[in-house]
Order: sequence, then structure tokens, then C-alpha cells
Amino acid sequence: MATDFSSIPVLDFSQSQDAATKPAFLLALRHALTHVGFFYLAHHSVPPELVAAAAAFCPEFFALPDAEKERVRMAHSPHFFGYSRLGAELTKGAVDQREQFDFGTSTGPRWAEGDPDWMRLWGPSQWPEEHLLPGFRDTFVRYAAALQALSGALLALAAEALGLPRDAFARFFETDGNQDRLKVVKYPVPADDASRQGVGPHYDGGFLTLLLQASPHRGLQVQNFAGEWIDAPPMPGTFVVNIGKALETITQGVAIATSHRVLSPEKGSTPRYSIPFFQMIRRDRIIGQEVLELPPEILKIKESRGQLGSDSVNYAEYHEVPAGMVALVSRIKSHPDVAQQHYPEHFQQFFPDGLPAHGIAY
Ligand SMILES: O=C(O)CCC(=O)C(=O)O
Ligand SMILES: [Fe+2]
Repeated sequence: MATDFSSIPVLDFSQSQDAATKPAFLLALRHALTHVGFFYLAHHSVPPELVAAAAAFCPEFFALPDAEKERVRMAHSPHFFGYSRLGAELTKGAVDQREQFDFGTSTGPRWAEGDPDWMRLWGPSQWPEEHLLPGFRDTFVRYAAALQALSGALLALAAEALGLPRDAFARFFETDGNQDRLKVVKYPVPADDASRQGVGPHYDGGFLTLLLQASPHRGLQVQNFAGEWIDAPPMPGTFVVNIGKALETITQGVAIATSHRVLSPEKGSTPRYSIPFFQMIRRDRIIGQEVLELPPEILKIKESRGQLGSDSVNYAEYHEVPAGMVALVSRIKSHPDVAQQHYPEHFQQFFPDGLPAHGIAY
């Protein structure tokens, strides 16, 4: 296809802050949203020292004593926050070769007795003991807040790029605090006979994902319209931004969520680290029933670009159930043992034969 991509565009965030260069930024953003679903964001607003501090903590976290990682393991958390050991996570039923620590920005409205159980997805994070990793919690709280602010600014720009008012997406967020999710991820060098599925092909579920590639390893790949895997190598000073299925859904498929995966580091290499930030939406809306009206010239882009090749079965539920339920089901499928502990009825429904041999999140 003529408009298919063979590399990931680079956008300069600073252009969006200057009236003279903003139109060019919005055009580039429109193209990235509608034809690629991924872009690098350079010259962004997050201080480089904060990014460097977060990256430096990645190997340190995973070097914590096993007992401490056990203490904060995800199975203790109905909010799916905490530590998952290697091989604990599934993508479409296959085991991912990664270890991770999930946490969230500060919590918005919480679950209360009588609320649907997907309201419980939001809640407090678990943190390692301060004396074992001084500064870790403070750094990541500040990092998360900075990423939340940047993702909000970027989403307002995305609205403008699609011919919408800046606040077009506001109604999909809690007004008194929205909880976004982050994780610190380690992709080890696999053993000789192990699979190289760092994380299998998938879509992200929310609005925008802002990924820090926290070590110089290649491995992230993005699937184009023809189904080819395009490398997205680390580029210092940037975040890799991609679109999730919720944003695709409410823009009537104009902004595209693109399938991506991570290959484990090569034999003889060292572990790869990354820190994705996932912009989440409020839980109580069936967003497929609230799609945005878009200007005709923007809707037309869909026709000129053609059909996306890869499957879009995942997240079709956005048309049927509240966004919180969609997010909960996605977590349950990835972390069945957390579900078994905290959401036994859903667990029974998705895993009627009991816990898979893999998929234990500790
Ligand atoms: O680690 C990466 O580079 C990407 C991770 C990812 O796609 C995800 O966790 O959704
Ligand atoms: Fe992803």
C-alpha cells in the first residue's frame, strides 16, 4: 500500500509550544495518529534528570532480594499492582519472557461496597521498603506525575490534530483524579532453549501509551499494514508514543492502535529495560456508544488509507461493556493467579480448568 510505513516518524514536541511551528506539528501528529499509530516524541517536557533517574532504578529494582519482591508481589493486590516474576504473564495464552513491577499514579475514586468489581481496578500501589531502595518511590511518583501531565497535553494536541476542540476527550476522564498505570520491565537474555517472546503481539487498551526504552537494546517492533514487523530502536531523549484501542474506538477508527511486540535480547547480550506509561480512561462508560463526531475531511482519511491488516478482535468489548470491565478482563487474562485470588467468579469464567501451568504472578 502506498501509504504504508517502513519506519516510525519522529515528532518534535517543542514545535507544539510555539504558535509559528504548531501547525506543522499538528499535521505531523495527524499523520502519525492516522497512518502509523506510533511515533517518537523528542524535545518533550519531562526533565532529562528525572528520566535518567527512573532508568537507573530499573536494574536496581530487579536486583532486590527475592523476599522483598515476594512481599510486593502482584498476587497481593486486587488492583494488579506489584511484582510479577519471569514467565508469570500471558499474552494471548503464550508466556512472556519478562519480569515486571506495576504501579499507578495517585488514585481517583475508589471502589465502595455495592460498586461493580471493575471499580476495584484502581487503588494504591505497593512499594519496596525505602531503606532497600532509597529514592525509588519518590522518583517514580514524580516520574508518573510528569508523564501524566505530558500525556494530557499530548491528548489535547491529538484532539486538535483531528479537527476537534482541545477538550474533546475530557469526558472520558475522572474529574477528581484519574489513575494511569506504569510498569518497570526487564527482558532478560533467554536461556538457549527458551522462546524469544519478550511480549507477544498485542494492542494497548487505553488512550495513549508513552514508553521509555530504558536501555540501548533493540527489540520493540511495530506491525505495518502489510503485516511486516518494523523496528522501533531506542532513540535517546525520546518517548515512543502509541495509540490504544480505547482511543481508536472513540475516534471511529481514525486514530489507529497498532499491533506491536518485543523480542528478547540476543544471546550474549544483557537484559533490556523499559518503562511504559498507560493513559487510562474512566471506568464507567461504554465508550463504543459515545464515539466522537469527526469533521468529514478527517473521516475521509480512513478511506484513503485502506483497511488495517491485523486482527482487531481484542477490545471489541468496548462497544458492549463499561471501559472498567474491558480493562479488568484484559488484566485477568494476563494475570490469572491474581484473578483467582481477588476475582474468583471471573477467574472461573475465563479459566474453567483452573490455573494454567504458567501465569503465576509472583
Ligand atoms: O517494553 C516495551 O518496549 C513495550 C512493552 C509493551 O508494549 C507493553 O507492555 O504494552
Ligand atoms: Fe504494548
